[in-house]
Amino acid sequence: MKKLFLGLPKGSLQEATVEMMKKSGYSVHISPRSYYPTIDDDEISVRLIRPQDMSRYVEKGIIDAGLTGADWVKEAGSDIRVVVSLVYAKQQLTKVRWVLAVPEHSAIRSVGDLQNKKIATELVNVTRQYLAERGVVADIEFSHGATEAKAPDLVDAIVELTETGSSMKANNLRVIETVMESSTQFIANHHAWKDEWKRTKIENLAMLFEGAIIARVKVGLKMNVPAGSLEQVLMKLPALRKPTISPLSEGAGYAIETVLDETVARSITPELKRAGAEGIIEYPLNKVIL
Ligand SMILES: Nc1ncnc2c1ncn2[C@@H]1O[C@H](COP(=O)(O)OP(=O)(O)OP(=O)(O)O)[C@@H](O)[C@H]1O
Ligand SMILES: O=P(O)(O)OC[C@H]1O[C@H](OP(=O)(O)OP(=O)(O)O)[C@H](O)[C@@H]1O
Ligand SMILES: [Mg+2]
Repeated sequence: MKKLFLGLPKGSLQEATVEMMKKSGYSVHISPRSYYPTIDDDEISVRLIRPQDMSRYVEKGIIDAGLTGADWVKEAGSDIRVVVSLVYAKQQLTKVRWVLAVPEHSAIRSVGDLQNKKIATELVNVTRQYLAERGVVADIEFSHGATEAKAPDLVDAIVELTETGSSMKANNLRVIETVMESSTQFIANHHAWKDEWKRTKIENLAMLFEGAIIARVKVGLKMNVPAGSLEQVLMKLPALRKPTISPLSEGAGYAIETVLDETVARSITPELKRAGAEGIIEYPLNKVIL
């Protein structure tokens, strides 16, 4: 049987990825110590790979496709195809930022003040390029992690990843500039993309992954509306396209169904009720394919 070889990120993104795949319709099981998870699709073979290494495995064709951060793809400089960007991080559905930061009381105010200074980062190549583009020559040293703790004892500044900002705050660091924004990307090998079977499989996965990401912030909403209140209720209601309106039996009004952002649902539900809607139900969604 033909198989698609798929790499999943080991580490920070692992849990969020498995959850995203679950919503996409795939059940992935990872047993402790094993780098070969199981998946309930005979046409896919999965393995866990460090996000830093993912794009090199994909570029070489050892795996056909994989999920990793745009940051590590750029750092490795790999020649791969980006199939789709999927905005989810470890904790939130947002992009993460690699930022240039200094100790709170440092005299360094901007990237220009870094001339001949020492900077620690895991993202050495991207940082080097960023500084070069700004004409700054600095001593960039590779950090094995816990980078926030290195300034000011070992270095003058750091380039480090921030999602919620709590690590920066906890370590008394001040953000000066954003070096790059990054989100998770579904990447593919160029040869695999030319193989019709593999490409279709990758495209199908991309569609389901994207659908699962979009669905995470959306909910479905159903309600009944007496004929006399229909117009008022519809005025309050956004929809992906247009809400579905079905007549109820015996002229008892209408059933309305729509999909909307959960935050919007939360604020308009009381208004819908006041506008005359009855039996309002809200339900979670697994996928929204636009
Ligand atoms: N809060 C987060 N912390 C770390 N990485 C995150 C976070 N959210 C998303 N990511 C993404 O996860 C990927 C992997 O992160 P990273 O390189 O830090 O490895 P890790 O899995 O956290 O392992 P390590 O313990 O070595 O840091 C990166 O592409 C990064 O952008
Ligand atoms: O802005 P925040 O939400 O605080 O997130 C940023 C922190 O998260 C990452 O660490 P991670 O959780 O990957 O642990 P690590 O130290 O093992 O990399 C990153 O290296 C930062 O330290
Ligand atoms: Mg990390």
